[in-house]
Amino acid sequence: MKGVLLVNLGSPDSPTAKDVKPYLDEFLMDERVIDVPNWLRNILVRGIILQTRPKKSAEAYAKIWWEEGSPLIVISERFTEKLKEHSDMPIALGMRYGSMTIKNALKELNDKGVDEVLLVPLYPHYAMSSYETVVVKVMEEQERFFPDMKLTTLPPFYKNPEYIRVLSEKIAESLEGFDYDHILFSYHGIPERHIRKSDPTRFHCKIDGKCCQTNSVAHNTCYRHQCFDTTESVKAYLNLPADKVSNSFQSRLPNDPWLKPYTDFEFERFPKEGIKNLAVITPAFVADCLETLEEIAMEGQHQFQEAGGEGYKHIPCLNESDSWVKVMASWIKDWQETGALPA
Ligand SMILES: C=CC1=C(C)c2cc3[nH]c(cc4nc(cc5[nH]c(cc1n2)c(C)c5CCC(=O)O)C(CCC(=O)O)=C4C)c(C)c3C=C
Ligand SMILES: [Fe+2]
Repeated sequence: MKGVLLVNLGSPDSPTAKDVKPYLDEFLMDERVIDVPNWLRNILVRGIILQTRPKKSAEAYAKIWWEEGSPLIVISERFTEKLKEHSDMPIALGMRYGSMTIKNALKELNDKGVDEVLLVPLYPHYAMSSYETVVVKVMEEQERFFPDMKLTTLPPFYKNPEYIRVLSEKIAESLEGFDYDHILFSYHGIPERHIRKSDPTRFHCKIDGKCCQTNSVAHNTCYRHQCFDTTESVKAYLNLPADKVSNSFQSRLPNDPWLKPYTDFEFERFPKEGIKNLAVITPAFVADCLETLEEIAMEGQHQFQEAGGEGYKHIPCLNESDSWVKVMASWIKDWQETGALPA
């Protein structure tokens, strides 16, 4: 029987340093997130980052935590429940990090007699620290615990016309009545090194002005290209003026160069350039989470207005909106009936 496994990033069990620490440990000890030799990752993560970050992160989580739990988890659960209403296949939800494990989600499917799984990483874009680590982890768990299961993976859907349509409609609906000067597409950042590492040609990605616009097989695994492509597709769909739209990258750690421009620098710069009313969309995330609700909706507004900005609007993620659920339902139905995956 066919079934579906949805996977998102995961959250700590509670917004306390005690629960944030093991979550961050699992997250940052992932070799696809902090991609240095194991001994060095141990020193960086356990010797340095985990000494102070859990407390700081827990304070941030406490600001956005809901009565039912972490927004990322709650929204992903609501999305899963709604998706089940559109499908007769078993559907399970797992998280890459934290206590809602991938192994348990695979077991749930296995117990229902599923032997053919469509893995849906809940990320529109390919990055080794998001999409790839989910795929690798699911394959490891499947091979180890459920060797007879067959796995198929949904490709990154960053330019799928139906995804672009629902994202664009969400933006248009959220912008109604807001007289914006500019729309910032703020994507989660990654170290520039990850872009080079994910380039199978080993020479295409130069992280300059042109490589992302020059056709290449490297784009199949290039996060930067895929983010820019999403923005261009939305811009075309909504017919947005080119000079009112730009990209940036948020949530960097203070190591290495990360993808630029940095979102927080843009919040400082925009008011000085005459941008007083700003809308911010975060399309790297399909569900609102710490990085959208705290960093963009709260801190971002504060930084922008401190720098002289006035009107500010964070556009929510697709979350469990009916239109997005319907798009996902149509993708999994196509796979169920014909084996086809969305282009
Ligand atoms: C778009 C998907 C994501 C990519 C790519 C990504 C890369 C990445 N992240 C970190 C470090 C942290 N990210 C944190 C939170 C977080 N990251 C994503 C998504 C991507 N990360 C989400 C959805 C969330 C929120 C989770 C939630 O519970 O709401 C955190 C934890 C919070 C904090 O302390 O800031 C860290 C740390 C790195 C290093 C990285 C790429 C190398
Ligand atoms: Fe992250």
